[in-house]
Amino acid sequence: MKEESKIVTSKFKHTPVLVNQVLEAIAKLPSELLIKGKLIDATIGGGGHSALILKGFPSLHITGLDQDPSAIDAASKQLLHFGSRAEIISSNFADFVPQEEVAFVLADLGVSSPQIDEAKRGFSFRLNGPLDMRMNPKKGLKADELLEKTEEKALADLIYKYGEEKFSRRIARRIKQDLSANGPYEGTSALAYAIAGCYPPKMRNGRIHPATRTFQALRIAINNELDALQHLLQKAPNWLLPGGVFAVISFHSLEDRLVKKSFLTDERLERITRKPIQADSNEKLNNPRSRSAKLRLAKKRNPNE
Ligand SMILES: C[S@@+](CC[C@H](N)C(=O)[O-])C[C@H]1O[C@@H](n2cnc3c(N)ncnc32)[C@H](O)[C@@H]1O
Repeated sequence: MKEESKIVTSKFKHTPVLVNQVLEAIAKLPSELLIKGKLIDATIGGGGHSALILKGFPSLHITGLDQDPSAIDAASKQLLHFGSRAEIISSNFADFVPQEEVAFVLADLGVSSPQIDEAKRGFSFRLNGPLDMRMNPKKGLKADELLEKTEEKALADLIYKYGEEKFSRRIARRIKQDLSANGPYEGTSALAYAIAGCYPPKMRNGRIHPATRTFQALRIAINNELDALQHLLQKAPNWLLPGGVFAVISFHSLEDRLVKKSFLTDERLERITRKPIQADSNEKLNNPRSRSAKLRLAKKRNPNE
Protein backbone atom coordinates (compact mmCIF):
# COMPACT_ATOMS: atom_id res chain seq x y z
CA MET A 1 0.00 0.00 0.00
CA LYS A 2 1.56 3.30 -1.05
CA GLU A 3 0.37 6.62 0.26
CA GLU A 4 1.54 10.19 -0.23
CA SER A 5 3.08 10.94 3.18
CA LYS A 6 4.31 14.53 3.06
CA ILE A 7 2.12 16.45 5.47
CA VAL A 8 2.29 20.21 5.36
CA THR A 9 -0.17 22.35 7.26
CA SER A 10 0.15 26.15 7.43
CA LYS A 11 2.98 26.27 9.99
CA PHE A 12 3.34 22.67 11.14
CA LYS A 13 5.65 20.74 8.85
CA HIS A 14 6.27 17.15 9.87
CA THR A 15 6.80 14.14 7.63
CA PRO A 16 5.43 11.03 9.36
CA VAL A 17 7.75 8.00 9.40
CA LEU A 18 7.07 4.36 8.42
CA VAL A 19 3.63 5.29 7.10
CA ASN A 20 3.22 2.35 4.73
CA GLN A 21 4.29 -0.10 7.41
CA VAL A 22 1.72 1.33 9.85
CA LEU A 23 -1.02 1.26 7.17
CA GLU A 24 -0.13 -2.37 6.35
CA ALA A 25 -0.43 -3.35 10.02
CA ILE A 26 -3.89 -1.75 10.16
CA ALA A 27 -4.93 -3.48 6.92
CA LYS A 28 -4.07 -6.84 8.53
CA LEU A 29 -6.46 -6.31 11.47
CA PRO A 30 -9.34 -8.83 11.66
CA SER A 31 -12.17 -7.48 9.49
CA GLU A 32 -14.62 -7.23 12.42
CA LEU A 33 -12.18 -4.85 14.15
CA LEU A 34 -11.58 -2.83 11.03
CA ILE A 35 -15.25 -2.33 10.20
CA LYS A 36 -16.52 0.46 12.41
CA GLY A 37 -13.28 0.14 14.35
CA LYS A 38 -11.63 2.72 16.56
CA LEU A 39 -8.01 3.70 16.84
CA ILE A 40 -6.05 5.70 19.42
CA ASP A 41 -3.20 7.83 18.09
CA ALA A 42 -1.42 8.46 21.39
CA THR A 43 0.96 11.04 19.85
CA ILE A 44 -1.06 12.82 17.20
CA GLY A 45 1.48 15.63 16.54
CA GLY A 46 0.36 17.40 13.37
CA GLY A 47 -2.03 14.55 12.54
CA GLY A 48 0.24 13.19 9.81
CA HIS A 49 -0.25 9.48 10.48
CA SER A 50 -3.87 9.98 11.48
CA ALA A 51 -4.83 11.84 8.29
CA LEU A 52 -3.41 9.04 6.15
CA ILE A 53 -5.08 6.36 8.27
CA LEU A 54 -8.48 8.09 8.09
CA LYS A 55 -8.06 8.49 4.34
CA GLY A 56 -6.98 4.88 3.83
CA PHE A 57 -9.61 3.28 6.09
CA PRO A 58 -12.99 5.05 5.72
CA SER A 59 -14.57 2.88 8.46
CA LEU A 60 -12.09 3.94 11.16
CA HIS A 61 -12.53 6.61 13.85
CA ILE A 62 -9.54 8.11 15.62
CA THR A 63 -9.01 9.52 19.09
CA GLY A 64 -5.80 11.54 18.98
CA LEU A 65 -3.83 12.66 22.03
CA ASP A 66 -1.00 15.10 22.51
CA GLN A 67 0.45 17.01 25.45
CA ASP A 68 1.60 19.91 23.26
CA PRO A 69 -1.08 22.58 22.63
CA SER A 70 0.52 23.57 19.31
CA ALA A 71 0.25 19.96 18.11
CA ILE A 72 -3.40 19.90 19.19
CA ASP A 73 -4.02 23.04 17.11
CA ALA A 74 -2.21 21.65 14.09
CA ALA A 75 -3.94 18.26 14.26
CA SER A 76 -7.36 19.89 14.69
CA LYS A 77 -6.83 21.84 11.45
CA GLN A 78 -5.32 18.90 9.61
CA LEU A 79 -8.19 16.55 10.51
CA LEU A 80 -11.07 19.05 10.41
CA HIS A 81 -12.46 17.68 7.14
CA PHE A 82 -12.83 14.20 8.65
CA GLY A 83 -15.53 15.65 10.96
CA SER A 84 -16.60 13.39 13.81
CA ARG A 85 -14.26 10.61 12.65
CA ALA A 86 -11.45 12.44 14.45
CA GLU A 87 -11.61 13.43 18.11
CA ILE A 88 -8.59 15.30 19.47
CA ILE A 89 -7.82 15.43 23.17
CA SER A 90 -5.20 17.44 24.98
CA SER A 91 -3.64 14.87 27.31
CA ASN A 92 -0.43 13.17 28.29
CA PHE A 93 -0.86 9.59 27.09
CA ALA A 94 0.25 8.43 30.55
CA ASP A 95 -2.89 9.98 32.08
CA PHE A 96 -5.41 8.96 29.42
CA VAL A 97 -8.36 6.66 30.12
CA PRO A 98 -10.32 5.64 26.99
CA GLN A 99 -14.10 5.31 27.04
CA GLU A 100 -14.05 2.02 25.15
CA GLU A 101 -11.64 -0.61 23.84
CA VAL A 102 -10.15 -0.01 20.39
CA ALA A 103 -8.71 -1.95 17.44
CA PHE A 104 -5.34 -0.22 17.19
CA VAL A 105 -3.09 1.96 19.35
CA LEU A 106 -0.30 3.92 17.66
CA ALA A 107 2.48 5.71 19.55
CA ASP A 108 5.03 7.63 17.46
CA LEU A 109 7.30 8.71 20.29
CA GLY A 110 9.56 11.66 20.88
CA VAL A 111 9.45 15.13 19.41
CA SER A 112 7.94 16.41 16.17
CA SER A 113 9.88 18.41 13.59
CA PRO A 114 8.14 21.71 14.52
CA GLN A 115 9.10 21.24 18.17
CA ILE A 116 12.75 20.98 17.08
CA ASP A 117 12.58 23.55 14.29
CA GLU A 118 10.94 26.36 16.27
CA ALA A 119 13.80 28.06 18.10
CA LYS A 120 11.51 29.43 20.79
CA ARG A 121 10.66 25.91 22.02
CA GLY A 122 14.29 25.54 23.12
CA PHE A 123 14.85 21.97 21.87
CA SER A 124 17.45 22.85 19.26
CA PHE A 125 21.16 23.40 19.70
CA ARG A 126 21.40 24.53 16.07
CA LEU A 127 18.87 27.38 16.41
CA ASN A 128 19.32 29.68 19.37
CA GLY A 129 16.32 29.79 21.69
CA PRO A 130 15.42 29.97 25.38
CA LEU A 131 16.41 26.89 27.43
CA ASP A 132 12.90 25.47 27.72
CA MET A 133 12.38 22.02 26.06
CA ARG A 134 8.94 21.35 27.58
CA MET A 135 6.49 19.64 25.21
CA ASN A 136 3.69 20.91 27.42
CA PRO A 137 4.66 24.54 28.12
CA LYS A 138 2.28 24.67 31.08
CA LYS A 139 3.89 21.84 33.03
CA GLY A 140 7.17 21.09 34.74
CA LEU A 141 10.62 22.66 34.91
CA LYS A 142 12.25 24.40 31.95
CA ALA A 143 15.75 23.25 30.96
CA ASP A 144 17.43 26.26 32.59
CA GLU A 145 15.53 25.60 35.84
CA LEU A 146 16.54 21.94 35.76
CA LEU A 147 20.22 22.86 35.25
CA GLU A 148 20.04 25.32 38.13
CA LYS A 149 18.30 22.95 40.56
CA THR A 150 20.20 19.74 39.87
CA GLU A 151 23.44 19.09 41.75
CA GLU A 152 26.56 18.32 39.70
CA LYS A 153 26.65 14.58 40.41
CA ALA A 154 22.94 14.11 39.75
CA LEU A 155 23.27 16.15 36.55
CA ALA A 156 26.18 13.97 35.39
CA ASP A 157 24.15 10.83 36.15
CA LEU A 158 21.15 12.21 34.25
CA ILE A 159 23.28 13.07 31.19
CA TYR A 160 24.86 9.61 31.30
CA LYS A 161 21.63 7.70 31.84
CA TYR A 162 19.39 9.48 29.33
CA GLY A 163 22.06 10.60 26.83
CA GLU A 164 24.50 7.68 27.10
CA GLU A 165 27.10 10.48 27.00
CA LYS A 166 30.59 9.34 27.98
CA PHE A 167 31.77 12.87 28.82
CA SER A 168 28.82 13.38 31.21
CA ARG A 169 30.99 14.20 34.27
CA ARG A 170 33.01 16.85 32.47
CA ILE A 171 29.88 18.36 30.96
CA ALA A 172 28.04 18.52 34.30
CA ARG A 173 31.11 20.09 35.98
CA ARG A 174 31.42 22.70 33.23
CA ILE A 175 27.71 23.57 33.36
CA LYS A 176 27.68 24.03 37.12
CA GLN A 177 30.91 26.08 36.99
CA ASP A 178 29.47 28.31 34.25
CA LEU A 179 26.23 28.83 36.16
CA SER A 180 27.96 29.83 39.37
CA ALA A 181 30.46 32.10 37.57
CA ASN A 182 28.16 33.77 35.02
CA GLY A 183 24.54 32.96 35.90
CA PRO A 184 22.10 31.25 33.49
CA TYR A 185 23.10 30.54 29.87
CA GLU A 186 21.62 33.02 27.43
CA GLY A 187 20.12 30.27 25.32
CA THR A 188 20.52 26.87 23.68
CA SER A 189 23.52 27.98 21.56
CA ALA A 190 25.52 29.06 24.62
CA LEU A 191 24.82 25.73 26.33
CA ALA A 192 25.74 23.79 23.17
CA TYR A 193 28.99 25.76 22.88
CA ALA A 194 29.91 24.96 26.50
CA ILE A 195 29.16 21.25 25.95
CA ALA A 196 31.25 21.15 22.76
CA GLY A 197 34.15 22.59 24.78
CA CYS A 198 34.07 19.48 27.00
CA TYR A 199 34.84 17.23 24.01
CA PRO A 200 38.46 16.61 22.99
CA PRO A 201 39.25 18.97 20.05
CA LYS A 202 39.54 16.09 17.55
CA MET A 203 36.00 14.92 18.37
CA ARG A 204 34.27 18.29 18.11
CA ASN A 205 33.59 18.18 14.38
CA GLY A 206 32.27 14.63 14.02
CA ARG A 207 29.11 13.56 12.21
CA ILE A 208 27.06 14.08 15.36
CA HIS A 209 27.18 17.45 17.14
CA PRO A 210 28.75 17.11 20.63
CA ALA A 211 25.60 18.57 22.23
CA THR A 212 23.28 15.93 20.71
CA ARG A 213 23.41 13.44 23.58
CA THR A 214 23.20 16.02 26.37
CA PHE A 215 20.23 17.76 24.72
CA GLN A 216 18.51 14.38 24.34
CA ALA A 217 19.13 13.65 28.02
CA LEU A 218 17.75 17.01 29.18
CA ARG A 219 14.69 16.64 26.94
CA ILE A 220 13.95 13.14 28.24
CA ALA A 221 14.31 14.29 31.86
CA ILE A 222 12.24 17.46 31.44
CA ASN A 223 9.37 15.67 29.76
CA ASN A 224 9.62 12.57 31.93
CA GLU A 225 9.62 10.63 28.68
CA LEU A 226 10.69 7.19 29.87
CA ASP A 227 8.25 7.17 32.80
CA ALA A 228 5.44 8.21 30.46
CA LEU A 229 6.42 5.41 28.06
CA GLN A 230 6.44 2.87 30.92
CA HIS A 231 2.91 3.99 31.83
CA LEU A 232 1.79 3.67 28.22
CA LEU A 233 3.29 0.19 27.89
CA GLN A 234 1.49 -0.82 31.05
CA LYS A 235 -1.88 0.71 30.14
CA ALA A 236 -2.29 0.45 26.36
CA PRO A 237 -2.77 -3.35 26.23
CA ASN A 238 -5.92 -2.79 28.33
CA TRP A 239 -7.14 -0.22 25.78
CA LEU A 240 -7.20 -2.90 23.05
CA LEU A 241 -9.87 -5.37 21.98
CA PRO A 242 -8.65 -8.99 21.63
CA GLY A 243 -6.88 -9.21 18.25
CA GLY A 244 -6.19 -5.47 18.32
CA VAL A 245 -2.68 -4.20 17.67
CA PHE A 246 -0.28 -1.98 19.63
CA ALA A 247 2.25 -0.20 17.38
CA VAL A 248 5.14 1.78 18.84
CA ILE A 249 7.66 3.81 16.86
CA SER A 250 10.73 4.73 18.90
CA PHE A 251 13.74 6.87 18.04
CA HIS A 252 16.50 5.87 20.43
CA SER A 253 17.75 2.76 22.14
CA LEU A 254 16.46 3.69 25.61
CA GLU A 255 12.89 3.75 24.31
CA ASP A 256 13.29 0.74 22.03
CA ARG A 257 14.71 -1.37 24.89
CA LEU A 258 11.62 -0.67 27.00
CA VAL A 259 9.25 -1.48 24.14
CA LYS A 260 11.12 -4.66 23.22
CA LYS A 261 11.15 -5.93 26.82
CA SER A 262 7.52 -5.08 27.40
CA PHE A 263 6.30 -6.77 24.19
CA LEU A 264 8.35 -9.86 25.08
CA THR A 265 7.20 -10.20 28.69
CA ASP A 266 3.65 -8.80 28.80
CA GLU A 267 1.28 -11.76 29.00
CA ARG A 268 -1.57 -9.72 27.52
CA LEU A 269 0.40 -9.34 24.26
CA GLU A 270 1.79 -11.55 21.51
CA ARG A 271 4.69 -10.12 19.51
CA ILE A 272 4.08 -9.63 15.78
CA THR A 273 7.59 -8.28 15.10
CA ARG A 274 10.60 -10.08 16.56
CA LYS A 275 12.97 -7.54 15.01
CA PRO A 276 11.87 -3.92 14.71
CA ILE A 277 10.70 -2.66 11.31
CA GLN A 278 12.93 0.12 9.96
CA ALA A 279 12.63 2.61 7.12
CA ASP A 280 13.85 1.54 3.68
CA SER A 281 16.76 3.33 2.02
CA ASN A 282 14.45 5.57 0.02
CA GLU A 283 12.63 6.85 3.11
CA LYS A 284 15.93 7.27 4.98
CA LEU A 285 17.22 9.38 2.10
CA ASN A 286 14.11 11.56 1.92
CA ASN A 287 13.38 11.91 5.62
CA PRO A 288 16.46 11.91 7.88
CA ARG A 289 14.23 11.54 11.00
CA SER A 290 13.29 8.07 9.77
CA ARG A 291 16.89 6.83 10.03
CA SER A 292 16.60 6.02 13.71
CA ALA A 293 12.91 5.01 13.71
CA LYS A 294 12.02 1.50 14.89
CA LEU A 295 8.49 0.15 14.70
CA ARG A 296 7.44 -2.77 16.91
CA LEU A 297 4.00 -4.40 16.75
CA ALA A 298 2.21 -6.65 19.24
CA LYS A 299 -1.26 -8.20 19.22
CA LYS A 300 -3.64 -8.31 22.18
CA ARG A 301 -4.25 -11.94 23.13
CA ASN A 302 -7.76 -13.21 23.67
CA PRO A 303 -7.92 -13.72 27.45
CA ASN A 304 -10.36 -16.64 26.97
CA GLU A 305 -8.02 -18.69 24.75
C1 LIG B 1 6.94 12.25 16.55
S1 LIG B 1 5.64 13.34 16.99
C2 LIG B 1 4.21 12.57 16.32
C3 LIG B 1 3.95 12.96 14.90
C4 LIG B 1 2.68 12.39 14.33
N1 LIG B 1 2.69 10.95 14.28
C5 LIG B 1 2.45 12.95 12.93
O1 LIG B 1 2.51 12.16 11.97
O2 LIG B 1 2.22 14.15 12.79
C6 LIG B 1 5.43 13.00 18.68
C7 LIG B 1 4.33 13.80 19.35
O3 LIG B 1 4.06 13.14 20.58
C8 LIG B 1 3.82 14.11 21.56
N2 LIG B 1 4.13 13.46 22.83
C9 LIG B 1 5.31 13.00 23.27
N3 LIG B 1 5.18 12.44 24.48
C10 LIG B 1 3.87 12.53 24.81
C11 LIG B 1 3.11 12.13 25.94
N4 LIG B 1 3.67 11.53 27.00
N5 LIG B 1 1.77 12.34 25.93
C12 LIG B 1 1.18 12.96 24.85
N6 LIG B 1 1.86 13.39 23.78
C13 LIG B 1 3.19 13.18 23.75
C14 LIG B 1 4.73 15.25 21.22
O4 LIG B 1 4.25 16.46 21.76
C15 LIG B 1 4.69 15.23 19.69
O5 LIG B 1 3.70 16.10 19.19
